[in-house]
Amino acid sequence: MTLRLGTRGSALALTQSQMVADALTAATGRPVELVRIVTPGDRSDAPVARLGVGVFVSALRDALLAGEIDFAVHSYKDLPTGEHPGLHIAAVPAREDPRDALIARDGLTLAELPPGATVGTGAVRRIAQLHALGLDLQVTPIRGNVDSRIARVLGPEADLDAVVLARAGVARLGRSAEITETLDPMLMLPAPAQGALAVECRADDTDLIELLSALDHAPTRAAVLAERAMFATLEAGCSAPVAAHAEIAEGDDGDEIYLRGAVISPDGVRAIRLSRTGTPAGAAEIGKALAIDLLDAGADTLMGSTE
Ligand SMILES: NCc1[nH]cc(CCC(=O)O)c1CC(=O)O
Repeated sequence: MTLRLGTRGSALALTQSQMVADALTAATGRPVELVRIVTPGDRSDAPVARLGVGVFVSALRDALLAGEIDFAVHSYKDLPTGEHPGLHIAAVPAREDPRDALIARDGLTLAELPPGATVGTGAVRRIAQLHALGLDLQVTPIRGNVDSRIARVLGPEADLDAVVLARAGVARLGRSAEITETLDPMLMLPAPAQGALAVECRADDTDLIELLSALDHAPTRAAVLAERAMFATLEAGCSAPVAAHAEIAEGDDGDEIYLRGAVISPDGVRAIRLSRTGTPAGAAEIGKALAIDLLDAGADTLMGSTE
């Protein structure tokens, strides 16, 4: 029987969903059809910060719970932290490059942008880290899909010197050649789970969970678990921008996880950066412990604790 994969209608969502559909068919022989779901986030022009991260996700989850679709593919970083009752993340496929990317006019890098250059991004995490560089950049809030953001720099009506985007989204849309600098995590630590996908289905759909597990990539799952555990623990105690990046490397005694985290004041003037290592099996505990380290170091004072 053909499986129904629910997807948003954006070019990025369609591309990601088609990639997962093709991988599933290749691994299991099961045909997959894409079912388009319109989310309130697609209909609104309001800033994502006001709509909340869940807007792109809840319409897909409603369709899943209503049985209109069998599974959904989300950009993992857009998922709210915490388990959703009745649903299960059955696979976390191998992650794309999690770093952020700069697309600037005339092939410029961050260091080559002149003082006062306009750089577009909507994410508080990127805004804070751009300010932290001390380059006198004019950070301009933007939103919209990946193509329209790139058009703000390279399109016929370009009005910005540069934009910062997730490299993964640009790559999936086949536009990596337009990236003028991939930002080192030393300058721009990525968002928790950036570049990763979550393949979700109903928690009681055991046959499908078994089928989808063919797409799971254990190192990516562990890295994302660590990053999001850190994020979830910080959310409770601190409302300042948060960044996280975990890497899995082969050590002498098996695999090691190396998690870096940062909390930055929105104006970029103060930042706390810390890291922890451990085994992938302890990913969630490492994330939680790093969040507590960050809070102990004063993360909550970077913006004031949540009201
Ligand atoms: N916030 C929107 C969003 N959600 C997922 C991606 C693509 C990258 C990814 O899968 O992490 C993007 C675009 C961006 O941040 O530039």
